[in-house]
Formats: sequence, structure tokens, C-alpha cells
Amino acid sequence: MQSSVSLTISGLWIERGERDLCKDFSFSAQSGEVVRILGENGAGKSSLLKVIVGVISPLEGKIVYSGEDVTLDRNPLQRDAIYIGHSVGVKNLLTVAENIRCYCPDVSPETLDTVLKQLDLLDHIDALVRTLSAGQLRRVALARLWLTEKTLWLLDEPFASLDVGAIALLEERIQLHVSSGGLVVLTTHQDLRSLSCRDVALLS
Ligand SMILES: Nc1ncnc2c1ncn2[C@@H]1O[C@H](COP(=O)(O)OP(=O)(O)OP(=O)(O)O)[C@@H](O)[C@H]1O
Repeated sequence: MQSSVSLTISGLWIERGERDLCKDFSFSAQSGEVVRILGENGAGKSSLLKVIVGVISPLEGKIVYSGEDVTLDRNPLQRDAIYIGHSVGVKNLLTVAENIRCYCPDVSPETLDTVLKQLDLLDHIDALVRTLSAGQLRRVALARLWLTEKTLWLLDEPFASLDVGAIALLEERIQLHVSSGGLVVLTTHQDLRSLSCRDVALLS
């Protein structure tokens, strides 16, 4: 994991489906922080994360990652980042283990077992992910999050579909990640129990 990172967004303007989102939006964050993007349904929170990771392009604005202008080329940021969106990014025709190995090819069988056990997925290790529940699918994405050693976590509604135990586990892991130099930008409509975040509001 890279030791210290920062993200600065200035003058951002996103247009989606002829709607203006985040007009003249700016924020800055650095290693050690959890930034929670707040806003009503449709305010543009998911769109903002997609812009940061480079899935969609803004109309205007500047994105600087760890001192480097990445507005036109998000590669330096993408190398350090993991983005988990609403659809969690699993391949339906692969098993749980195969899905995780797609992203983490070097994971040892022991480490994989340990993480799947923590997430209560060990009994499903050879199950096709299309046979899993919504919460279990999200747990597969969390296994990926634990195992890929990325500094910048971009998480869109990461607590969705999780039960109380998994929410507590995720809050704990996020806290641990930022304590060891990570940076987390997330969206959630969920009340968080133990996680301290800095709130950044997106006005619609
Ligand atoms: N693929 C798309 N094409 C056109 N417009 C889109 C697309 N995706 C989202 N939008 C529009 O962009 C706006 C912002 O959507 P976005 O998903 O970013 O909001 P959000 O704040 O994450 O909402 P929620 O809290 O409901 O998840 C909405 O008006 C939505 O209709």
C-alpha cells in the first residue's frame, strides 16, 4: 500500500442525462480520512465516485491525486484504487473463489479461507455467485476489498444488504484501513454506529 495519498477535486461539474450535478463542487481529502458523501437520492453521489475513478468524465473540473493532475488520465489513481459500485462487480458464472482470484490471483488458499471465514462465506467457496443472496454477494465484494491492497477505497453504498454483524465488521475494517494510511470515500444512507467520518454534502 502506498504510504500517504491525497485527493483534491476542484470546480467539478457533472452532467448526466441533461441534468447538472455537482456544479462547482470541490473537496479535498488525504490518508487517514473517511469521507462520507451525503445527498438526497439523485443528487449525484454515485456519479461523483464514477468520475473520481474515471468511469465517466466531468464537463469541467480538476482532479489531483497525490500531487499529480489526473483529470485527463486517471491511471495513477486507478493503480491505487478499488471501486465497488452498486452492482458489486461479480461474474455470475464463476464461483466465489474464482471471482476473488480474478482480482487477487496471488492470494494463498490459507488467506482466502481466513477471509471467507470472517465473512461467513467459507461454506460457499465453491458456489456459483449467482446462487448467493444480495448480502452474500456484497460480502464477496468485501472479500475483494480486504484482499486487494489498495490505498484508496471508493465505496458506493457499501453497507447495502448487509446484516448488523457485517455492517459492524465493515465499519471496523474501514477504520483499520484509514488508521494504517488508507483513504476512504464512501456514500451511504445508513446511520453509522462506530465509524467516524467527515461529511461532505452534495446539494441537488
Ligand atoms: N446512466 C445514466 N444516464 C443518464 N442519467 C443518469 C445515469 N445514471 C444516473 N443518472 C442521473 O444522474 C442523477 C444522479 O444519479 P446518481 O446515481 O449519481 O445519484 P445518487 O446521489 O447516487 O442517488 P441515490 O442516493 O439514489 O443512489 C440522477 O438524476 C439520475 O437519473
